[in-house]
Amino acid sequence: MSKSAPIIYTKTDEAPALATASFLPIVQAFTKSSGITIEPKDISLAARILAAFSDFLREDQKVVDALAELAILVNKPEANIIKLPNVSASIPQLKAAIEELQSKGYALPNYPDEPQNDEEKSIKSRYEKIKGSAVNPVLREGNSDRRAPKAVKNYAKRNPHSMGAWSSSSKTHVATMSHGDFFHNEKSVTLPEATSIKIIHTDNQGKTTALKENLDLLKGEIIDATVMSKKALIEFLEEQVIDAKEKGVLFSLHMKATMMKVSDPIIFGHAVRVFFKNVFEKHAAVLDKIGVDVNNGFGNLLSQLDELPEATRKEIEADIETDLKNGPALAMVNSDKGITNLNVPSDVIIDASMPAMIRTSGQMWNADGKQQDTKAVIPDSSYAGIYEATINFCKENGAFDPTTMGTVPNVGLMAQKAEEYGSHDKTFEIKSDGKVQVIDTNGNVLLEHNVEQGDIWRMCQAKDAPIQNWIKLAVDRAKATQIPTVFWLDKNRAHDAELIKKVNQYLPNHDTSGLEIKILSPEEATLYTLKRLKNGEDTISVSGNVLRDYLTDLFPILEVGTSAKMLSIVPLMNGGGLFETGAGGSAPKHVQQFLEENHLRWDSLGEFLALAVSLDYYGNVNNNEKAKILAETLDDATDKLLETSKNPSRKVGELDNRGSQFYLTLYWAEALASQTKDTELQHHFKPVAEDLKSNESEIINHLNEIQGVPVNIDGYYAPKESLITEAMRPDKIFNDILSQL
Ligand SMILES: NC(=O)C1=CN([C@@H]2O[C@H](COP(=O)(O)OP(=O)(O)OC[C@H]3O[C@@H](n4cnc5c(N)ncnc54)[C@H](OP(=O)(O)O)[C@@H]3O)[C@@H](O)[C@H]2O)C=CC1
Ligand SMILES: O=C(O)CCC(=O)C(=O)O
Ligand SMILES: [Mg+2]
Repeated sequence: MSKSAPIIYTKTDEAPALATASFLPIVQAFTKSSGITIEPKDISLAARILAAFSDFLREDQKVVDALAELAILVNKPEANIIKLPNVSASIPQLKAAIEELQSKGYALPNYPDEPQNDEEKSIKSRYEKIKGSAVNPVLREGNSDRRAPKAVKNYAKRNPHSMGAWSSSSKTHVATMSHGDFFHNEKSVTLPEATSIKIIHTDNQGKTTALKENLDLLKGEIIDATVMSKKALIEFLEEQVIDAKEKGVLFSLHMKATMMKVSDPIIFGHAVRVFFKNVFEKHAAVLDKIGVDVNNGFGNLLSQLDELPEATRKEIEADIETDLKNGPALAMVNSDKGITNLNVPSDVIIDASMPAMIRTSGQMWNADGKQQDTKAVIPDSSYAGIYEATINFCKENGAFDPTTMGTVPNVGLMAQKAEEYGSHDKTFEIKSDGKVQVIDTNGNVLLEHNVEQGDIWRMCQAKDAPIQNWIKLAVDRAKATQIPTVFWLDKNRAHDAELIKKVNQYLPNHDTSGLEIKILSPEEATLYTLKRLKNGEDTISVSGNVLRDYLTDLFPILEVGTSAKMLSIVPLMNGGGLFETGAGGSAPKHVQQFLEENHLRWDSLGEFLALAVSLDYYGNVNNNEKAKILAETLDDATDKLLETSKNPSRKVGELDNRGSQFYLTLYWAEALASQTKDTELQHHFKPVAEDLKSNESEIINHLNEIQGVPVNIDGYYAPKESLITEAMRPDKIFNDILSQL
């Protein structure tokens, strides 16, 4: 047998990284005898920082740039990558990670907020590449197929998660802009030929500045550009603050400052300044002098107050209190610690935060730690309507019932940095009034906007090949499932209108006979889908990149309680496979609980599901029958894990991630020992299955008994490996059994 390419298993951050410390050795033990190599690649935030600043480090501290290696691999047919969620760092997180690494002896430069010279500028630009969502867009060289496997749906039907009741008198609502935002200002064209463009700003005196040059575009590519008016945004935010106060609801802001790392922090900053208007008006000079930048959240102001003379600090603190008292109540992230929705832009991320609110009766937490109706401020109106429609639906019909509701799989356009999620290098905060134009090599103006100082202008791209691939994937899924399939596209929106032309052009290339395929605007699609969902009927959503992200948290969270239980496949355009584990994030709250009481409530179901598809894919590509059997038996083990409710509990002293992984291991070994297709595997796993079974209660008792005390892993972003291993693999009997393999 010639040596096959390995399966790559990413090491990431926070809860998934902890879970990996326990699960990866299990996977390596189980696959070894079948000639499969599972190769870890560290793409954690800490590793990415170290890789980017190698030249600052001692020889023995240098690490390889694993993300750069994977960026090459994803374009090769042999790619087989299991991708766990990673931190998309906001600036406060990035700074915390740098500080932790510095304290561990890495001579990294500080993050220069306001670079003073060329060297600092270069350091900042190196950090910018690590900031925000810097991993997923690089690896996602394919479109996205996310769905809840049948076993997961069935489990939720038998064991429904809690669903907060909805009242028709709920005051919760979405507030979004009616003019001047990205949605209303969008313009779009499809390129008839390949070209190269530049983006030029011209001020009112006629002075031109190139914002971007030499951007090559392909034939058939859709480009769009739009602008968020600063004036309109501030006016809107001011109205919402007043309205929230009048209605007696919490004020909450829902953005994607991690993924939309250029535009959304700017919008976040405006919201903070509007909310704390008096503080910023009265103390503008002082706050400016100490370099307060609330694009990184209100927490940035709080953390810098210490630099001020006591009298000034006290005065500002008093004014903050006044603004808080006079304004509407703010939604809280952690009311015990006084952390508000406006403190850190990465604490409330729209894809997870809106569904969590909808699942909780449309309420968020107030300063007293009590639930309260909420105004959800989502400034840009491109997608806010889907949440508004969902909230209205819940007010009319009550909460969804997980025991009877249907399911909504998603096929998402994602490849090659499609749409808004690839727009960061073409997003600009406008320096002066004038116009911005997109101009091709022949001097044709393709798109143009009048702009004012402070506006946010951006351009997005969606290439033809990924779009064709996305349409094919949608038809494939519709055929495989025979479920009605809806393209969520708005003919009244410039970009979507171009995309609809392509859907109409390329759909006839496929045999769609007998399939129900529609195109509906996001609001119409929401209503159509929700009605069916309530009736227990399934509907495939086919969406652009942002809605892919939003819908694959919204529906899973309502249907199965968390998007961690999703199967999340990215068939890569050049032939390989990227298997994401779940559709959610890295669950910082889980780490907090783990450190406090040695209980990790992270559910590794997403990892189990992804590994099974990865092994099956490996088996097919490499003609490795053993890999296919490992995949089948792993799926059987996962089904049994669900049937026997061996997922982690949320409570200390009960089964946690480690115990749940023990059961997966036991069931997997038993399934391998009882299959008869491959006797070698059968004999190999029989003694292991027996040993695991006979030691089950001892191992589980031990894993439960050690809980209830704090754990030290020496760090957050770069914890000490040996301490993580000790914490995540604490049971000697279990470890010894695995080492027999
Ligand atoms: N694919 C990726 O790489 C993604 C990365 N992220 C990153 O993750 C971080 C956190 O993002 P956030 O928006 O808070 O979203 P998360 O998905 O991490 O968390 C939201 C909540 O979902 C629940 N949850 C998520 N995963 C699991 C799991 N495996 N088992 C059990 N419960 C789970 C938890 O609920 P509870 O606390 O009630 O248990 C958690 O608090 C950010 O840095 C973000 O950028 C976010 C999305 C995707
Ligand atoms: O990459 C990120 O920052 C988040 C990704 C995400 O939320 C998703 O793909 O669902
Ligand atoms: Mg998401």
